[in-house]
Amino acid sequence: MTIQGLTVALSKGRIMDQTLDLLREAGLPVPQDIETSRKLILPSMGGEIEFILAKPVDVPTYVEYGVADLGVVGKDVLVEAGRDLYELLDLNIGRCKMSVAGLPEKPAHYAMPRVASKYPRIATEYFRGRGQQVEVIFLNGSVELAPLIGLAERIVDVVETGRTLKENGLVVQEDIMDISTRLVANRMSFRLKSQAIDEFVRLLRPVVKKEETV
Ligand SMILES: Nc1ncnc2c1ncn2[C@@H]1O[C@H](COP(=O)(O)OP(=O)(O)OP(=O)(O)O)[C@@H](O)[C@H]1O
Ligand SMILES: O=P(O)(O)OC[C@H]1O[C@H](OP(=O)(O)OP(=O)(O)O)[C@H](O)[C@@H]1O
Repeated sequence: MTIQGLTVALSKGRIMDQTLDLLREAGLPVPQDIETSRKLILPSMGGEIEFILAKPVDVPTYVEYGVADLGVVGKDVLVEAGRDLYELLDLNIGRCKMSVAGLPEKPAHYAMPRVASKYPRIATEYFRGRGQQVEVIFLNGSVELAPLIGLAERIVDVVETGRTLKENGLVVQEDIMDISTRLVANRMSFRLKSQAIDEFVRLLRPVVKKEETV
């Protein structure tokens, strides 16, 4: 079996190093200069496959449109994107939680409470599911600022160590879901390149660590 002909979109940033460790441990032909190069498309060492280095939030888009057969991306990004992809493997890295947080003291009761988040779809669905009407305000980052400066009473964001919340005087109020990094596939590629994708997964599966904790 061979992995020939696959294009794999990797998330740049926080999960990149651990992703490359896993791929290398699996014996996949990761280009040697992938960490240092400024190239965004890198052929594997033997030229069998191609890696695309993308912003995490764009990975589901590349995979849904089929310009990448496979993608490596956080569950948070996947759920928020709501794209039509196959989820093949939980890589068990980049573990954190999606949580609701706010100031410890009970905020004043507003007619329409405000929630700031980089994940507006997840936040909207969560509060809708609980029958709570809220106004969700989209922010691109530093979401913890919102309750401190009176933009919103609560936030929905990822929490890993809890340090950012703690240092800003915020506390977790509810956990929404566990997050980890996933391997996803384009639906058409999954059928047309099934042998190569099966082989990719077969190599990767045994090196996925089970014992990591948040
Ligand atoms: N403490 C954490 N904060 C954010 N994401 C985390 C954390 N721990 C693990 N992750 C996971 O890592 C993924 C990538 O995080 P990273 O910060 O690189 O991306 P990003 O938030 O899209 O960054 P940027 O907007 O700067 O490109 C997240 O989608 C999430 O699944
Ligand atoms: O629980 P912790 O270990 O403190 O990690 C959680 C923090 O990390 C992420 O921020 P990031 O550094 O990606 O910056 P951002 O706020 O600009 O997204 C996330 O948005 C939280 O702020």
